[in-house]
Parts: sequence; C-alpha cells; structure tokens
Amino acid sequence: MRILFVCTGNTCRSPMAEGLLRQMAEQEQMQLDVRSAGVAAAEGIQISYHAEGVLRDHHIKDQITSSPIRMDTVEWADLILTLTEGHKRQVLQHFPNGAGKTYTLKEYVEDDIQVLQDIAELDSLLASKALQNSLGQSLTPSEGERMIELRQRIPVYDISDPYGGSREEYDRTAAEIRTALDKLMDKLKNGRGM
Ligand SMILES: N[C@@H](Cc1ccc(OP(=O)(O)O)cc1)C(=O)O
Repeated sequence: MRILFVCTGNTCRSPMAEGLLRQMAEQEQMQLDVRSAGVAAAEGIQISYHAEGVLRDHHIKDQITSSPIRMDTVEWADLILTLTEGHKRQVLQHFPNGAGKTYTLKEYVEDDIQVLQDIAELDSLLASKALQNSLGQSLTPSEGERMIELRQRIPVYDISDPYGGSREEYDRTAAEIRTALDKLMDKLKNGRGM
C-alpha cells in the first residue's frame, strides 16, 4: 500500500509522519511504501533541524528532502493523509483525482460513525459548492446552513504546526502524530484500511 502524507512546507510535520510510519511498518513487517509532500513546498529543501532531531532520536536516519505535491504523486498514492483539514481541502481543490482517497490523518483513524458521516456529508456539500461555483451558481440557503452546522459539530482534526518553534513543540507534534499512527497501524493490520 502506498501512503502519502501532506502538510504545508514538507519540512516539519509530514516528514516526521513519513519517517515514523516507515519505521513502524518495518518493525511490523508490513509492506507500506510511504512518501510525503507539501501543498506549498519547495523542491529539495532539508527538513527542519528539530524534525530531523526528532527522527534521529527515534533512530530514523532517512534522508528526507521536501517536494511539492504533484499530479503524479497523487496518482501514485493509494491513500493521502493530510496533517490538517486545510491541507485536505487544498489537495482536493487542486487534484480532484485525490477524491475518495484523501483524508486528514486524524479523521482516517476516527471510529465514531456519526463524526465520519458528518465529514462525508460536509465533503459532499463542499464538492457540490465547488461545482455550483464553477457554473456561476451557489448552494441553496439550507445547504449553506447545513454546512455551518456540520462545521460546528465536526471536531478539529488539525495536527499543530511546530514551524519555527522549540524542540519541545516538535516533540509535542511528533507525539500527536505518533498517537494517530499507532491507530493507523491498528486499522491497517486489522484490514480496515481503504
Ligand atoms: N512558513 C513557511 C512555510 C512553511 C510552513 C509550515 C511548515 O511546516 P510543515 O512542513 O509542517 O508544513 C514549513 C514551512 C514559509 O514562509 O515559507
């Protein structure tokens, strides 16, 4: 299975997720091909000093450099896991072929059915809004109200951005990512992925 993590600059959050998940998969002898990219990333930038430190402390020596997300990376992935909802929206806006396989990391490991139904409904309303906009039309007032209601109800699944922060902030973010990756591994091991 091919998993792509997506954040903004691909120098902090998604490289940590990439390195950590690759190590977890190796430890469990699970066949996972893992990459990462950024919605506003430059090509070939070193990952941030503290992100590298976090990986090094986990005995991960992968040489990860930044890449912007591209059509071929989206096509390559079986599953695209974003670090925030904003990243998910940007992926879906620029790469509509990512629909059906793009989730926030925390949403993907959520098992509350009601929340998952709300997210699916919001995704579908946002997709029809984009379509209506392209036709110069808009959603009905009741659809607009429903979107607001869903947004208020759905938990925030964003993983905090440590960019420019201290090593402690990177450790906190890495712990947040790790907790979600533990759940992801369980889900994949139990055959509940995709
Ligand atoms: N703020 C940076 C972009 C940036 C943002 C976030 C960031 O962290 P991450 O790699 O986790 O998205 C990295 C870089 C800039 O001004 O170019």
